[in-house]
Amino acid sequence: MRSPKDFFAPLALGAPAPVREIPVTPSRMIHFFDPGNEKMAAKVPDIAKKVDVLLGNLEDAVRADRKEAARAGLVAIAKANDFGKTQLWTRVNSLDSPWVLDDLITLVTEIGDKLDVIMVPKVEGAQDIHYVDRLLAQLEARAGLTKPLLVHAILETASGVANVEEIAGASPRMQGISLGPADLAASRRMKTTRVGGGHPGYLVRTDPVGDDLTEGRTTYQQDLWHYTVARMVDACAMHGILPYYGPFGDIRDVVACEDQFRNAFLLGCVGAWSLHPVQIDIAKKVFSPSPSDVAWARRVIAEMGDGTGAVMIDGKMQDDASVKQCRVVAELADALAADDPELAAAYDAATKEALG
Ligand SMILES: CC(C)(COP(=O)(O)OP(=O)(O)OC[C@H]1O[C@@H](n2cnc3c(N)ncnc32)[C@H](O)[C@@H]1OP(=O)(O)O)[C@@H](O)C(=O)NCCC(=O)NCCSC(=O)C[C@](C)(O)C(=O)O
Ligand SMILES: [Mg+2]
Repeated sequence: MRSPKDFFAPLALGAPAPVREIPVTPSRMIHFFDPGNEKMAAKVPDIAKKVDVLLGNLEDAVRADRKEAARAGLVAIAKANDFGKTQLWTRVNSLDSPWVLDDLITLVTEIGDKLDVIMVPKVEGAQDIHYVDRLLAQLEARAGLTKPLLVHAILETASGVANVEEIAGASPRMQGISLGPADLAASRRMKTTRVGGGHPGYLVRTDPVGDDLTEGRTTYQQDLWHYTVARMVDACAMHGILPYYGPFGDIRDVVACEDQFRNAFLLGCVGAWSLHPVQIDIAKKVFSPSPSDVAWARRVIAEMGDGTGAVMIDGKMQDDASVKQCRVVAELADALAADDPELAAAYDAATKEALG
């Protein structure tokens, strides 16, 4: 482990100084596209206008014989476009693959100044982040970059989950972590074949009323991902980085997608992945707090004055802790509203009504 005193020192001569705080900009949806797929790539300039993050994916879902095309496509797209406030991320191939070294060398050298975050799949422990950390510093120095690239890990192996706290704190570059439910299910030998989401067989059942074990027993489906998401959220919060739910593979089931995203939002995640254009608005809706929740939060903050003591609002006790909960919601709303006049108007209208 590096000495805490050296933690914020660059890992190569001439590399930019690591950030002390992760920039918290809206990242409600990380929109995945295959930069080597011409149809998808053609849609990117338009999609960029409505997403917080665009991610050029080079790893799984890109065929082995299309890896070079995807890499070259991303370089071309990044050079040809200015996406304004929309961040540009990439997911490189896994560290044990034959492509990752060329992914990193090419992307940092060619478009390192356009990329914000590099997503690293199948991270097993801090050692994987340390490898990427040093290599990025060397490449940044050689490319003359002035802003350090940030790193995002996908939590998709059993050992990654076991080591999630050390992964979250492995480098000042660590920006966040996403759940990767498909690889994680395989790694753990779970028996779901779905990409994220629930499973009807994972349930609890009410007790029998009489002798008949089959009658009148309600079942409730449980969330397969609750434990992992909750652990990931704690690890991220502990290290000042951001947690994300990952992909929801049943593109057609927009209802269950919204539910899965909302569970993650309520547990502390800041965003999710959109794999298809239809999932963009779902993520936007879910990861922007509702106007009524924002109005309530602002009202509690207003009525709590200096934030200490206890008051009753509409029959509910508020105190020093609940005002902090309300600040989380209100601060997120302010950050999102700053770039979105429609959302700002909806929040202000609801607040006006709530405050009378
Ligand atoms: C699901 C698929 C195959 C359906 O693709 P489709 O063409 O069958 O769908 P469609 O409804 O017919 O598409 C309509 C139009 O939208 C376009 N389109 C469609 N999707 C996109 C997109 N994302 N961005 C931009 N444009 C898109 C598509 O090209 C088409 O264009 P057209 O009207 O001109 O013909 C397709 O949407 C797709 O490939 N999406 C990305 C998949 C992906 O990135 N997967 C990897 C992330 S999940 C993962 O890796 C797991 C994880 C974390 O690692 C772990 O849990 O382990
Ligand atoms: Mg995966």
